[in-house]
Amino acid sequence: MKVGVIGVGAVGSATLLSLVERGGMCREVVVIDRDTARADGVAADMRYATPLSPTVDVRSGDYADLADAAVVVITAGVNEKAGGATKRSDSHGRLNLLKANARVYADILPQLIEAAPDAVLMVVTDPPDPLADLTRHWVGHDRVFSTGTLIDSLRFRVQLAERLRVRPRDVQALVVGEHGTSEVFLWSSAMVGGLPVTGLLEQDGRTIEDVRADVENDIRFANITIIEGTGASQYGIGAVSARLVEAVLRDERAVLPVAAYSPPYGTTLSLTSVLGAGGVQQMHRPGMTVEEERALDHSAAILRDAAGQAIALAA
Ligand SMILES: NC(=O)c1ccc[n+]([C@@H]2O[C@H](COP(=O)([O-])OP(=O)(O)OC[C@H]3O[C@@H](n4cnc5c(N)ncnc54)[C@H](O)[C@@H]3O)[C@@H](O)[C@H]2O)c1
Repeated sequence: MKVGVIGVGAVGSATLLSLVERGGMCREVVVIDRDTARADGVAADMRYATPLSPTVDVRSGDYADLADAAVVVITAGVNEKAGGATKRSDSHGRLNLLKANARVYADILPQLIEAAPDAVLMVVTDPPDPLADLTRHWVGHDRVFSTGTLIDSLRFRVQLAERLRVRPRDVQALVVGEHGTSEVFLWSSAMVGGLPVTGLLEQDGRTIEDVRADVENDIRFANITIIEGTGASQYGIGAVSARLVEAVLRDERAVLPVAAYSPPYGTTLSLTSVLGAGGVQQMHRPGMTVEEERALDHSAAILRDAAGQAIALAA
């Protein structure tokens, strides 16, 4: 199985490292970057680590080398730091990168669809949900999804686990909607070992309202906190991207909050999605309170508008 990674800056390199380290899921990885010297350098660096992993060939290439790729991961584009999207007070957040990155996608997509018409396409570039909508519009098929709110849901689990003094793996909690400032935290269905988080907090003499603002703020702006330290958020999303490639290649039917086009919402957003061969196979609305449903409708409206803009910008 062949996997392509387009864009090997901070996120693409971390994705490549996780793909190789996770091991065994693909036989070949081709990396492409507008900066061909960078693609050559990253591929060479990783190639020398492959004897430590299950057999995988890593090489740089051009679009023609994506022929027969099963999955192509797109991380190319401007990041939050370079694109001036690092102000916590700016409610547009990652949507500020839409204009620049819709243009990057207008460059990439015609070449990609010609080279790999049958591949599943995974969008990582920010803002991922409207760019996935743009990609779906451009390539004319539904094998397109974005990493969506899986990274935010993992962050939610880590934050809850810390406050409840349990391991994050045992927390079930979802963030849905936009991977961005309008994302919706589903506190009502957050559970630990079958027990609602609300009840566990109450046993500690706390309510959700005591922790909600801190938890949501930490997660909504986790990218900015990371960027303030390192310049780019990369390792978490690299691990997420490799895990999602694995779920597709193995037709796992894994239930994960990733984003695909939802006809009822008329846009690409994260719900409870089933990921396997061909990309997202099913999407379900998780159980929500009336307030959570309203917040999700609001997030969907923002994404519909952004997707329309992305399609117009890339035309
Ligand atoms: N979905 C998520 O959760 C998530 C998380 C972190 C970062 N991101 C986003 O991922 C993207 C990449 O971030 P980064 O930190 O790796 O940026 P980066 O600047 O380190 O790397 C971007 C790479 O894209 C390449 N590139 C740009 N235009 C190209 C084109 N037309 N064709 C081929 N390659 C091209 C550049 O040469 C560069 O190597 C950004 O949009 C960032 O905001 C998304």
